[in-house]
Amino acid sequence: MILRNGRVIDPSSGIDGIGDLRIEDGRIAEVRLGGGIPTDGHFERDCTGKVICPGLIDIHVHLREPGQEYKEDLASGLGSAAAGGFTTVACMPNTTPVIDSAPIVRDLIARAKLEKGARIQVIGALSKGMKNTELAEMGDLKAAGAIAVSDDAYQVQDAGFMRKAMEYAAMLDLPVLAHCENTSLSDGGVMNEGYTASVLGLKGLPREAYEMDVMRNGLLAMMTGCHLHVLHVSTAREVEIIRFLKSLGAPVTAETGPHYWCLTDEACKGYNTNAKMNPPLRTQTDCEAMIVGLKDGTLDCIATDHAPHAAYEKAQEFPLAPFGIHGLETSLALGITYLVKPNHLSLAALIGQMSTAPARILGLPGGTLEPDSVADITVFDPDAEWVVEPEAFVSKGKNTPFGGWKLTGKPVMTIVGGEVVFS
Ligand SMILES: NC(=O)N[C@@H](CC(=O)O)C(=O)O
Repeated sequence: MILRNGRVIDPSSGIDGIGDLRIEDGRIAEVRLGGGIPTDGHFERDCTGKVICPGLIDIHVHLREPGQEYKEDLASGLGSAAAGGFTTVACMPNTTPVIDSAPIVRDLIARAKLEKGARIQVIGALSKGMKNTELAEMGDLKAAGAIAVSDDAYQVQDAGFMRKAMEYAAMLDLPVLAHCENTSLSDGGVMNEGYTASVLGLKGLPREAYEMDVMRNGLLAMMTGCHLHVLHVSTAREVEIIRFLKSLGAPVTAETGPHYWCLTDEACKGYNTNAKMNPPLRTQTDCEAMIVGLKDGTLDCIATDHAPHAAYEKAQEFPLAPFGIHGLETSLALGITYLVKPNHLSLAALIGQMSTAPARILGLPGGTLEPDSVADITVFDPDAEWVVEPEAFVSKGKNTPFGGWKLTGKPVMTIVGGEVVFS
């Protein structure tokens, strides 16, 4: 297939220009700026006015299989990813049962191949049952295809246990994706601790509970040599701490998600449970710090923490509703609308943090248009204006705070291994 006359942007090689891209046998055969690749009987797709870039990669999603299929399943989750322009997503292990053994990893990988959508990468659990008392068999998990391990949602509280887990993961060259939260301090809060929480009469989640564990886990990463990836950074001081840890040479990478630069805790007013997630929305100062962190590279990539929940679960009163929001089908547009259009990031930088960087962080294929690379490609319209309609999401998870928002930027075609999985 030939993608014709699009704006080819490849952060891995610095390419940014109008041209053609030819796909052969599932791989990228040629990129020719200025165009002119002969048709030679290929299928052609006119990409005039569109951007052609390496397939987007989201290294932090919850696909809810096994055991929580009422929230999302492989078909809806991988389809949602493709509709959002993603060609690979890495799924978290906080499922039922937890993804803590090789058979579950193998089953997910095998069944994902049967779905028309993004590729799956599986993140295993740090501990059996995510109970943080007994290490999971990380060697088996890796042999079965797991590409990292995580404590997301059941964060490790004991520094000694986290040290052991990191030593073991480091031995196996598995990154540890950590949800940094000291729960003795966050202590069952339901939104950011601050003025709005007081007005709403809701128990707060103090920022310090997260910041102290970023520091703890960063020090453990230096101690053990384990690659620590800090999940869902939400506060300005977390960015400062990560900047400090990096200055000490700590093997640390970090991500933030669109809600942390687009929304503050005021979105919780009216007890809006679609604005409830963990870590919680913070303040305008924190939003600005996320943008600075992305601009200067302290924050290495963008990840959505796509956390679908059933409507009836979110219909409960605020303290009882589960944490988490939909992320996959709004992420690219929220980046274009609130990072690129206001000139915080170039389009190439945004694509870098949504594709090239995530691939690099977890050592995944993709994130590049270099010839002979896998033909995982996203084509999007950078100027398309649309209104977010949650009911139109491919995902089962309609739990978004962005319903009704007018955004710019929309995926038009997602290609995985040379096959069009969304158009
Ligand atoms: N991030 C979220 O707000 N929710 C996540 C996991 C979690 O609760 O940390 C989920 O799995 O729903």
